[in-house]
Amino acid sequence: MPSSEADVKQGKSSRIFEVNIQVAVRIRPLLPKELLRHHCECVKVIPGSAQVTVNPDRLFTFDHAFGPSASQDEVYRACIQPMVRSLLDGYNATVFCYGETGSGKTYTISGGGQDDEGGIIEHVARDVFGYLDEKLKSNEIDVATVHMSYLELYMEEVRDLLDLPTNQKGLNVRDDINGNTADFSLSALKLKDELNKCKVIHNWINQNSFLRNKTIGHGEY
Ligand SMILES: Nc1ncnc2c1ncn2[C@@H]1O[C@H](COP(=O)(O)OP(=O)(O)OP(=O)(O)O)[C@@H](O)[C@H]1O
Repeated sequence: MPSSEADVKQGKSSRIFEVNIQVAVRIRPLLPKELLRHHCECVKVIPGSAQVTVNPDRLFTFDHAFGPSASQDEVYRACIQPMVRSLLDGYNATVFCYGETGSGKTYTISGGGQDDEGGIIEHVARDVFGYLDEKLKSNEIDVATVHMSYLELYMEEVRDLLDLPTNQKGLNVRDDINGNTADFSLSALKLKDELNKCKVIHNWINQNSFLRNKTIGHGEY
């Protein structure tokens, strides 16, 4: 979609081009302990734009810029939801959070506790099953199979966050005979562990009521 001159002035210039990669910045609010120590914000979003100022003489432009009051829902709808729609049309999509420790990556991806509206993962799960429901109801598709894995790469070690009893153990990334990276979630875990994982997914679905009565794999929950 071509951008107007006003968009360009407001820092939305990257939207002139149709790009497959978008970069968003999110500024988290100061934490109570930071307020107690009289820390102050050094990064600010220019209202109505996708630009931020740092200290305050340096200006940076992104595809999206969210200030401390942005909700999880706002971030999801602007940055992630369009990707989920393309995902169900058969395209690949990747979302990753990058930032120094304490900058809000876990909060954005996984959510921030009981009172929070949920992070990207919860929103994606909700929408994936919602869209699949629509497609099933309109007979666009007969059956839907959803596979899911939840891995963490930390300090060069891969952990399977759905395999809770053994998630301290590092998984190995393996190459097949042609040098392709194998599906390590299948090759590194024994069948017993796979079954264990199914139980964990089952418990997780039961704890997340919005997922109940949805078809996961070939099982009905
Ligand atoms: N947008 C936000 N609104 C309110 N609190 C937030 C927000 N983002 C982060 N926080 C809070 O800031 C703290 C640090 O965030 P978080 O743990 O997500 O950082 P992180 O980048 O994942 O850190 P690490 O790399 O050390 O794991 C947490 O207490 C979190 O609840």
